[in-house]
This record gives sequence, C-alpha cells and structure tokens, in this order.
Amino acid sequence: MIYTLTLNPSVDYHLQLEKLRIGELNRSVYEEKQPGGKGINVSRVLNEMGVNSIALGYVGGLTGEYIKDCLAREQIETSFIHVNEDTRINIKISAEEETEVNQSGPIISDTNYADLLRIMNTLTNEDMVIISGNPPTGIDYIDIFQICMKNAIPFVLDAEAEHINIALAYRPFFLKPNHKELGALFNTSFSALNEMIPYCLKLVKMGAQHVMVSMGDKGAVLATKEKVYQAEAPTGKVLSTIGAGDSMVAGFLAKYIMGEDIERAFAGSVAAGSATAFTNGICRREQADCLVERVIVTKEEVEGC
Ligand SMILES: Nc1ncnc2c1ncn2[C@@H]1O[C@H](COP(=O)(O)OP(=O)(O)O)[C@@H](O)[C@H]1O
Ligand SMILES: O=P(O)(O)OC[C@H]1O[C@](O)(COP(=O)(O)O)[C@@H](O)[C@@H]1O
Repeated sequence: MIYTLTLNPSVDYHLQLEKLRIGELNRSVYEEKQPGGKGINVSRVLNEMGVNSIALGYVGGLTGEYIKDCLAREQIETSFIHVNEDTRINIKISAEEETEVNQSGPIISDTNYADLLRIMNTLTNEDMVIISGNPPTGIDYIDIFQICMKNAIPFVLDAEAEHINIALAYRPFFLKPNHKELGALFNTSFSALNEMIPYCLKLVKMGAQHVMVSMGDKGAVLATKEKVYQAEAPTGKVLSTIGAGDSMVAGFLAKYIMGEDIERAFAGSVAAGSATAFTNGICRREQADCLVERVIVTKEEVEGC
C-alpha cells in the first residue's frame, strides 16, 4: 500500500486579488479553500490518477474535520491521529505574484508522537511512504527515516534542505526538492535546468535512487544512477501553483506504479505539475493526460555508468 505522511496538514485558503497592497485594505475577487499539506495533495492527485493510498498524519479541531470530510468525499482512506490543537490554515494570495503565509501548526505531544512511530512500525517493504512538508514542533524526521531503513520501507521525501541532507544516509527511493531547496542544500542558486544536473547527480551518489528537482515554469530535471532526464514545462495560463510540486510527485508515482518506464513517468509528472498550475485546486486526470503529449523529455547517459 502507498501511505502519505502529512505531519502538518493545512486548510489552504486561497485568495485572488487584482493587486496586493501591503499595509492597505485589500478585497479579493475570488476565494476558495482546499484540504492541503503536501502528503494530502499527493493522496488526492494519486486518487485522481486511479491509485489508492492511505493518508497518515495529525489532524485537530474544525479545520482537521474539514480535511477528513473532504478526503472521505473523495473516497481517500485516512488513518489520522487526532491532536488537541486546530490544524493550521495557510493563506495563499495570487496577485501579480504568489504570496504564501504558512502557519506553524500544532505542537505534537510525546504521546501523539509515540502513536505515529507505532503506526510507522507496522509498514513493511511491500509498502511505500511519501513523507512531505515541514514537520511540526515535536517531530524529528530522523526517527521516521530510521524506521524506513529498519523495515526496508521505500520512502519518498519532499521537504526542505535540512531534512533532505539527513535523509540521504537512509537511502531514499525518491527525493523531490524544488530548485530553491536544492540551491539551499549546496549554498548556491540556479537559473536554468541544466545547471542543476551536477547537483542532482551528487544526491544520487550520496544515496538517493531518484532525484527530481522542479523549477516552476522552466520544468524539471530527474537524475538516476544511469540517466539524467530534462523536461520543459508546457505553457499555459497559471491560476495557482499551490500543490504543483506535490502533483509532480503523485504524477510520477502513479505512472511508475502502473509499470511505465522512468521517461514516461517523468513526463506524467511534469504534466501533472503544470495541470495543477493551470487550475484552481489540484489537477484533474484528464487535464494531466492532455498535457502529457506536450511534454518533451530529453535524456542522456550518466558518464562512467
Ligand atoms: N508557471 C508555470 N507554468 C507551467 N508549469 C508550471 C508552472 N509553475 C509550476 N509548473 C509545473 O509544476 C512543477 C512544479 O512546480 P514548482 O513550482 O517548481 O514546485 P514546488 O511547488 O515544489 O515549488 C513544474 O516542474 C512544472 O511542471
Ligand atoms: O509543510 P509546508 O512546507 O509548510 O508546506 C505546506 C503547504 O505546501 C502545500 O502542500 C503545497 O506544496 P507545493 O506547492 O510545494 O506542492 C500546501 O498545500 C500547503 O499549504
């Protein structure tokens, strides 16, 4: 079974403004709320693609109930741990640019943490876990990586640089930083896809099986031990990029699990990311299927392989 782990889910409150005026009264022209948090987005897109998963993590209060209801309506299985504090609300503002304010979220008690580790210990090498997002106070990802290694559970990580750095020793199946997170990891910055290739390959050498790095409208790079793939993102009218990175993770895994080769899975991944960017909320399967025909993947062998 595929499990997604969202330790700090969110209700994403998305506001569209014509112009954001800092320090003034702003009125929105469109607003909506969505269940969010990286793993939850992955579960929702996997579900769109016809792949079942179980969403794990912490929920609390009315906002937590809202997330549970939404996922239940989409027939996504969940096994959340309930906490006393409310699940956070993250504000996403689309104006000339996108601006985000993510709350810090509930503090996790020792008891709730022990509950999580107990659940994680029931997973086996026949499962896969997608670990995503910024962990709340009270959680140390290293404990979860250790369980993955001990139980040989393949894991995917989409989190900030400091967590990626620690995860490498535990041989992740898949890493998905964006270009800023990759830059933070190596104390540099990138302006083109090909500049990221040597750094993706370094992460592969350091223990990751697949490293996919996204660069917004420029597309993404995927590196393995044998090959490096690049794909430009299709062009279109962007409505909101919230969840675009999560959609890429789900888009890749859905095709990979269905037995497609890495190149097709990568094309599906970029298409799902862009389809979400061109939608309010997460993409529909038909939108991603339609865009995949426009994603051109180039590949090269890794030297010395
Ligand atoms: N402006 C855009 N136009 C087209 N596709 C986009 C755009 N922004 C994001 N995407 C798609 O979504 C993917 C992930 O976007 P990115 O913003 O890099 O991820 P993250 O949300 O992790 O920061 C990109 O690789 C691309 O396929
Ligand atoms: O856990 P973090 O890092 O605060 O991120 C949470 C936010 O990221 C999202 O999962 C979106 O992530 P992406 O845009 O990177 O796909 C939102 O749903 C959520 O508000």
